[in-house]
Amino acid sequence: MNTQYYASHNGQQHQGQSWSSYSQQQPGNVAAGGFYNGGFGQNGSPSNGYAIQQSMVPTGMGQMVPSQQAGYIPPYFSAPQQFQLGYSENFDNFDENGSNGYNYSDSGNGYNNNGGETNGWGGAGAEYTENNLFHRTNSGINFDKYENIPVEVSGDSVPAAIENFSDAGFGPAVMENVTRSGYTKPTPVQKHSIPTLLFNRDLMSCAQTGSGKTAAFLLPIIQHIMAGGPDMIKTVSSATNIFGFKVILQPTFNNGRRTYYPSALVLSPTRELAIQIHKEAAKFSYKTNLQTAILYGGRENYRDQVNRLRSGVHILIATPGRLIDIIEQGFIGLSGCRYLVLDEADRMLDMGFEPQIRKIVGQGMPPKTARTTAMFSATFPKEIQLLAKDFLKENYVFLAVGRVGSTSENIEQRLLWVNEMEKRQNLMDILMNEDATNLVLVFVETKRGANELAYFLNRQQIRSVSIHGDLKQIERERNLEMFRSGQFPILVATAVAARGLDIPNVRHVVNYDLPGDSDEYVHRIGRTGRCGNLGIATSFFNDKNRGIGRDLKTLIMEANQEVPEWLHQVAAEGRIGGGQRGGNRRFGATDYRRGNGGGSFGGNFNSYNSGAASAGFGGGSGFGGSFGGQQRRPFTNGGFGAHSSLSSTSNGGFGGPRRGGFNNGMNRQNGGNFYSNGSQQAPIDHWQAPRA
Ligand SMILES: Nc1ncnc2c1ncn2[C@@H]1O[C@H](COP(=O)(O)OP(=O)(O)OP(=O)(O)O)[C@@H](O)[C@H]1O
Repeated sequence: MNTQYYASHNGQQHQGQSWSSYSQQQPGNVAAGGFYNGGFGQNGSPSNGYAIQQSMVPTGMGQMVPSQQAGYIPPYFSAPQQFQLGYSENFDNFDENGSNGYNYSDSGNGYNNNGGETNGWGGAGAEYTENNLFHRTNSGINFDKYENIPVEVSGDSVPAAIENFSDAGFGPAVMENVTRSGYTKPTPVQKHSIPTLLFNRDLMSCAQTGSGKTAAFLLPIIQHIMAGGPDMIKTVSSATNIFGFKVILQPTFNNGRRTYYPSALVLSPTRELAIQIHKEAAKFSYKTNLQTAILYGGRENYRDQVNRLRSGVHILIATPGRLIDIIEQGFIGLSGCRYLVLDEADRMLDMGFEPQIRKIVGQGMPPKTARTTAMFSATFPKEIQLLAKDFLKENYVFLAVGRVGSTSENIEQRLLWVNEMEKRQNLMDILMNEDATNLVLVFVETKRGANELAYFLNRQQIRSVSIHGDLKQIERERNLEMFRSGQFPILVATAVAARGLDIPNVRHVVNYDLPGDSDEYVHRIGRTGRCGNLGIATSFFNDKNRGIGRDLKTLIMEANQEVPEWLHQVAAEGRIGGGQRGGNRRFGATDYRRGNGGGSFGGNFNSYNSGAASAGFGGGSGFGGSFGGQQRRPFTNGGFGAHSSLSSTSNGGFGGPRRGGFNNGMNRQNGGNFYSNGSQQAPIDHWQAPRA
């Protein structure tokens, strides 16, 4: 068998190189585990070997850490280790049922996206180069409009927001990496989250998709670890963390196994998102001695990931199942973990993951009083917020940029009534009209559906790949990378790709099958219209989707977009709070501490839409609707209890003083939501009015 190396090549330029020629590379030149993008031209042969060449030279190895840590070199960084993992696996029957597009490369040019950059899969062992870490900034024309989104912050003594990255007090290395990333100005979620975490306050942070949440937690954590210097590695006998809790960070030997103690743990619900966060962590810690590692599921990469730990780990990014496994194997200990981040936190705490999160937190991690815990998502239903407080210190800061669970106005939402039998044709019509350079992400409900649709598209000469949970991990990563590179511009995905993925050229998301849940919808369409760029989301709606109709109408109106006539009808027929999970508790899910309403939708969207008012978003209780009819801009007056009390004539409604939540808020039924008086509600510590 002709062994071929999928690996990132150490910074050399190999534009357009074919797979077979790349296979001539000597292993010694190859750096760890990424995916060299000159390949795949030889596609499709089941006998293609797969081998990962490991070279354990951690990023920044041997470089001094910047000023705060002058003179400090963590002991386990002292010498680069070189070894070869020797892992190899056959791609037998790679294309399980002919639908993944892997065999489809009609050009023979192979998988080669952009002239020599190593876009690697980024999984464990990936060796990033400056080129592939720091792309041009991809912020779009609406980036500055983020400033206009209203911000709600609540909690005691909330640290003041920063205006510029330079206000954060980052050390020079972190600051340089911010600059290298092309970030000139923090987004609102960054302005508030960064100082909050720098002050070691626990945080529940909610901001729209694509608005920069990843940097909002990574930058302060990296800064903390950099600034912590030698204290960050003292052993349990001598070190206490800032909360007075004993910590351990140096590797120890247990039963012949070396156990590593990360300072920070970031948990992600999906493997691909973990890979992405890991790459971001490598980016922001570039040219420092800070070590990042990743643990995520998939049989193929187990050894690779464990071996990678040998270079030490300050920040560990992981999916829960694999992390538990590795903890049980004794390779990771959490007693030194002072920073815990749940990205996509509402997903991490829903029924699927919650037991695993509890297990992880219970595995020797410092108690919540002795660590900083942060949760980030674009959606945060009230019951999940209630659950979340088990993991957060009582005085955590709650941040909402825009209404929790709202969609970005950068996404043009289109809803088409399409019967099941007509979906393929409608999709074809959309794709035919799409610019060839645009990437299109198509969501379907089932794994089989993903395979079948990708197969169908390929038969129609539309190059597409799929991603779903039945693929091998290596196939998932490869397909995603082929999509990202533009080689296969259509990705047919199940929910596995719904959250977090940041792929710059995705201009169109198609909900071929709508989800049953509006939060899922918000995340899915959020794969486009990111970072101030514009995007389109088209959803096929038919009788099967009636349950989500009302929620969709709300979301579309809230984004100031046109609602199809038939949707008004569907929404009027639909029960309040449609959707599979029942109870429309996500609308109005602001900081639940500020209200205890019933959570159903109580808003008067007619007036909201009419521009008579905007206000709105009642406490823990549901979308409060429009009151007092002032301006069109949400929150400007009525939002979150400010002004406009009692002026609502109908549904929902609240109001109350600008500070203090909804104490005096009007309560009306219709949506079934009552705002209790605010006696036990936390005050709003500072309210930031939107800028004109
Ligand atoms: N301050 C900034 N300036 C320019 N670009 C930024 C800035 N902050 C983040 N970005 C870019 O914006 C994009 C989206 O960021 P990110 O993936 O962190 O969004 P998110 O809020 O986590 O989205 P999601 O809710 O989908 O997970 C990324 O490409 C990131 O590099």
